[in-house]
Amino acid sequence: MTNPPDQTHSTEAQPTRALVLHPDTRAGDRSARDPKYALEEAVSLAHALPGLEVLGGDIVRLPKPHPGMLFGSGKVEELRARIEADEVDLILIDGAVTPVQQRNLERAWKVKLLDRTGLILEIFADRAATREGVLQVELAALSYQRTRLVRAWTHLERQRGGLGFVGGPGETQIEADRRAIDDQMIRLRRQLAKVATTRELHRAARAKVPYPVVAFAGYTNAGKSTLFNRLTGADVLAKDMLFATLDPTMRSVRLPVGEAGGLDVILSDTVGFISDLPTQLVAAFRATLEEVLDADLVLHVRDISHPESAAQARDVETILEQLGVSPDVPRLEFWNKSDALSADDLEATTNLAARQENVFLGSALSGAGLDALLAAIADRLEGRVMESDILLAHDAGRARAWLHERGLVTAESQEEAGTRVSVRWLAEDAARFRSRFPNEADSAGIVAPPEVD
Ligand SMILES: Nc1nc2c(ncn2[C@@H]2O[C@H](COP(=O)(O)OP(=O)(O)OP(=O)(O)O)[C@@H](O)[C@H]2O)c(=O)[nH]1
Ligand SMILES: [Mg+2]
Repeated sequence: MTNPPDQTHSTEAQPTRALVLHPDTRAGDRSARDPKYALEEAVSLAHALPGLEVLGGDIVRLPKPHPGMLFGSGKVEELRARIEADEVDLILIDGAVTPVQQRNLERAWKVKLLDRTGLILEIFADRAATREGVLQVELAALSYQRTRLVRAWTHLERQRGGLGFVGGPGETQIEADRRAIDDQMIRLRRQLAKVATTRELHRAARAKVPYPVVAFAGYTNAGKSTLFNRLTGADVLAKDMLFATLDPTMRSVRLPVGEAGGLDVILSDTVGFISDLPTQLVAAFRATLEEVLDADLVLHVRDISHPESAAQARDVETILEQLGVSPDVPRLEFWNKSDALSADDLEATTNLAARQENVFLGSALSGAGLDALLAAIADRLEGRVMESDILLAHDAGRARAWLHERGLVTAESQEEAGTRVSVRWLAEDAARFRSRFPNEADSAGIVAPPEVD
């Protein structure tokens, strides 16, 4: 007898049937987030992982976690019946689960179980594209794993043909002792240090050209990549999917400034933030987020149409603060997705935004509000970087050399009266030039940055 057709195709992996549980631990804390949206976010996170069939999600009241099983015995039994009936393979718990709780629940329910950190690590592992990103996730996964007996990923890894951010199949993971993990962490750190040096070199090279960097920051799914693509004409993955972007992407654009031309800036699209970002990942992604630390301006992109927009913004502010972004760095907020607001909300939000100097409302999708945003970015950066046209006398060789040595010259042409030099420089450079070569500066008349309308 021949095999039935579905068996001949058995190499095709069946999707893993997953159920999401959000433990509601609020115990009367009214300031906490609405568990409805927390569950929604957790389900979105589950959808962000390939190979899963997300069956749905439930809020489970949990005023006080039980040390052994997390949930009380009645709840465990109730969920067991449900898990069996729905043939669930994987339980995703939107919260912290201790290694003991994980093991007990996996036994009781005969499923794999991932907690929030494990899930986010899985997503990051799936998204990491650059060498540095991959190494960072591996390191974060190891430090998470080091604290627990991990077997939850086995199933997922096999099913996806070994995404393998820890290398090797699950069984060896269980056997791997701490020492092996430590050794591997040391190796990874060494490799990372090398990669980081390369990045540092790139950054130094970039710093020579005084292009200011505008870093996008914001909650995941706020629309950062959509805005980035719209402004740069790039094609960065923008998806209704949490953590669509993991590795920072940069591109230069020329912002229109007044009539006189432009201001070149580098836009940097970064990884989205999320509430309760696992500590391992905060540490791991520090390096990636250093782009935000180095930025001349931080653009906080918010999904203003999201019901929890304010809470998301607080999370982002907290993470920026934890990262050590200086409060001196100019900050703008772009309230994105204005097109998704109802007419009433749009009016109220427009008024609210108009009252705040650093807030701009618009839509990356429709393009609304982007001109005002760009003008504001140019305005805030203008004091920092400007273009000037200097006419140097023929005998001003030293002044000319000074400008060239610093890589400030963008164009040069000979004229009867001297050499006309176009420079792009910081206000500090201009001041230094002025004090060093007062005659040149005077005779040339350094052009002040043009006004923005
Ligand atoms: N209605 C509406 N949707 C938008 C707008 N901007 C972005 N979106 C949608 O929001 C979703 C997320 O957009 P992304 O640009 O991927 O968001 P992101 O901030 O880069 O997300 P991460 O990379 O996960 O941090 C996509 O489905 C976009 O189409 C907008 O102005 N209006
Ligand atoms: Mg993105």
